[in-house]
Amino acid sequence: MRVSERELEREREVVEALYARLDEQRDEAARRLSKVRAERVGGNHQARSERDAFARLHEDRLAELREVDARLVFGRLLLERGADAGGAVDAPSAPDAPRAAVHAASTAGTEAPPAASTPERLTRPELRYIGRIGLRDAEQRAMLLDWRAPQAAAFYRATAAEPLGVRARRHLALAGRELVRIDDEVFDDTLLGGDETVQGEGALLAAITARRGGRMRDIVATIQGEQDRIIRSELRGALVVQGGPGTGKTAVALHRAAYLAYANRERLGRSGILVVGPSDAFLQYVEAVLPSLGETGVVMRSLGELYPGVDAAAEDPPAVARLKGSRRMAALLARAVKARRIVPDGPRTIEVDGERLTVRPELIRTAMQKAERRGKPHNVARVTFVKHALDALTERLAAQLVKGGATVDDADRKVLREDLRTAYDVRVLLNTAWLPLSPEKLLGDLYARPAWLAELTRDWREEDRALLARERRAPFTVSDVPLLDEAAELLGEMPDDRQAARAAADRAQHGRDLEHARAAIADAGAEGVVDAERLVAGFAGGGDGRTTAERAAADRGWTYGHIVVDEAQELSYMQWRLLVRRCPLRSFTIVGDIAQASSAASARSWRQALDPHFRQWRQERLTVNYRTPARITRVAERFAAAEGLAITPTESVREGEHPVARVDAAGADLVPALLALLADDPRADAGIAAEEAGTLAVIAPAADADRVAAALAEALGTVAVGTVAVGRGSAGLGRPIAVLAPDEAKGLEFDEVVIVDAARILAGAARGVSALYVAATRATQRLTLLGPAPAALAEP
Ligand SMILES: Nc1ncnc2c1ncn2[C@@H]1O[C@H](COP(=O)(O)OP(=O)(O)OP(=O)(O)O)[C@@H](O)[C@H]1O
Repeated sequence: MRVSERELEREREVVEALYARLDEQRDEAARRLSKVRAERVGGNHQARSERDAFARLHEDRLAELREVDARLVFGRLLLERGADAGGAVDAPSAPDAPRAAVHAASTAGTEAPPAASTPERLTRPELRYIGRIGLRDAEQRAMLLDWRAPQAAAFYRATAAEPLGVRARRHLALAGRELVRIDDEVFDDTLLGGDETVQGEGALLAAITARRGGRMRDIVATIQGEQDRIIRSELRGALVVQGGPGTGKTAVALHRAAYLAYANRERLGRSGILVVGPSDAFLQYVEAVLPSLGETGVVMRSLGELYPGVDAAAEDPPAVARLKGSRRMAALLARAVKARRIVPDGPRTIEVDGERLTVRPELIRTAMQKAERRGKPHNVARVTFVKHALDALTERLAAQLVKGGATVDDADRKVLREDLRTAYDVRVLLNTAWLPLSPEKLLGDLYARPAWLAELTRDWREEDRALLARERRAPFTVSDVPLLDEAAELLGEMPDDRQAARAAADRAQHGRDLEHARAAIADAGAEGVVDAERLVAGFAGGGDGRTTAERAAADRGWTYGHIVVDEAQELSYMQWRLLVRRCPLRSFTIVGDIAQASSAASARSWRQALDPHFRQWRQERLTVNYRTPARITRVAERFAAAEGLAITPTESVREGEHPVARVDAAGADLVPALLALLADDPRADAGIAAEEAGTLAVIAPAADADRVAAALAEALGTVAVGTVAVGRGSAGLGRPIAVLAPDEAKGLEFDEVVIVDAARILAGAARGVSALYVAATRATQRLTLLGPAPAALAEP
């Protein structure tokens, strides 16, 4: 049954009214911004800083309102009167959702123009429109409900079996600001036949068959019930989401981050949320999702970026990565730090102002023991060591002088102590015993001084030690990042580490700023309009203009309120250790698929990965595959079974049109065969955009990917004016054709995938079966195997 024109027309009026309201809110924010900018605040620094803070706030608000423009509204519920889900449309109350309050308050008490009249539909209690943000009309009546509000959950969860008070659910499909299609699902039979009972083409199917453009899109309009339950699961504790490829784990993880930020704004606004992904390419792929959901304050980092100051992209060879990721390294680092505290092997003679003094090892040992007793990190405990050593040396020197006939009173002792403190010999003595160390220096020494490493690792095999050998100046790798962090934890701040000191001072200042901001907001009568956290972000003085997210990202000692880990199956023991330090409360969302683990240091089960770090965790499963057509899924799962890889089978939502294709070629013929395959592909045309042509990934063995990309680029003559058709690695995202190694394809998806030399991928990688399984499950439409491929990887 097709939707009637009349019905479409009525909904168009609603959509128009909602956009009109959005525009009003934007104008309002712009007006407030220019008003604040024009304010004369005199020379008072505090006042200026507050004015700047308010200005930034309005700028942010404007930016946010712009981000939600596309598909502002996407759903409508028709509710039973008086049903639970059908209560008055409302957003959660402040302070947990100040953004809703911003809408409410932004028109109050200002000279905003009269709002466009609200269509009657928007005020009917049995109708509830759902969108990216909440909106209210000028009379404070709810017009649009934020998808994260509790009352919106029924939109995602109602089923025919369990309608939750919903009589019908409607999806509104917009192109730009125009309503183009309506899809209805009716749960109440009595509605059938009426004007509002039309069944349309499934919004979900439309979303999942849509062409991909190289960037992940949000799924806010079509979140499924099982996904919604995970998204809204409580903040506390560690939640593991296990699911096969394409089941929406990444999508769910990102929507959960947006939901948690909304539902716990007060708490998480202060501490922040960290989203961790496997690589830069992956983060680039997903980076647009959170802003499109109205969330700009989440910190996103790859595993190579979790130690401030180091941006590691290079991976170690598998054996090295496995060793560096292992528990053994934590113990080694602890031993290395301890080994840098050295009691002299015999008496040392030092000279202080012409006086020679013999220092016995016991004096140093005793000072060391006293300093170590409190269990402080190396650099911090060193201060105590130096204090005790100087006290003891002063006593020894005084005793020697008295013995020589001098008298030494308290004032003299002070002078002696100062002489000792500044004496060159003493500095050498104490530094040799206990040197302040940076994490970079410690790790660099371990790698570059084989003799020292051998001393520390007597129970290791020689070949393991050899794996760590590295030139001192070689850049740090992704697997070094958690080791640097571990070392930083053991060492503590360097005495002259200004950055760390500033970060600590900053944290303290932040607390004071928050108090100040609350007072400023109360003074300005802006309670509910502005939240203190955002205002602090704008303080030019103590807050230095950085948001919580920026501040957190730069501070190694920052602890987040929640951490979302995607592709979590890849993490090593040492990487988990680092993450738990960043969130000691252990509030985590951990999504991944153990069967897809292909990094050398990854675990074989969630228990193995998590039990050492989490006392308890809860697990959810996702089983419906929204990406891969069943024809491809069956092939990939058959292959996994043949290779003995334990996978979580998925149920594809569609059968797919294209069989998995095979093209014969081998050796030197592989690249020419690939060129022939792509010769007629519209995507090979330089000048066409990915959004127009759709995307294709060529997944080749890691060792061949560069060569294949170069050959393709040359043959297609793609460095043309305008768009370049082919890109290698992350540079390929957003281009019509991307050439990737299997590892780089992790978490991504493309309309079409061509796997080059699958047999070599299987044989070559550390976990070749997983690598090939990942590669085979990236396509949304079509999969082609070019060259040698295992027999099981084909339709029976
Ligand atoms: N409810 C939904 N509505 C529309 N599209 C969806 C839905 N859930 C998932 N998808 C789409 O399915 C595809 C796969 O999702 P996603 O990348 O999150 O899966 P994944 O489980 O992380 O996969 P992998 O393990 O292979 O990385 C994406 O295009 C995503 O937008």
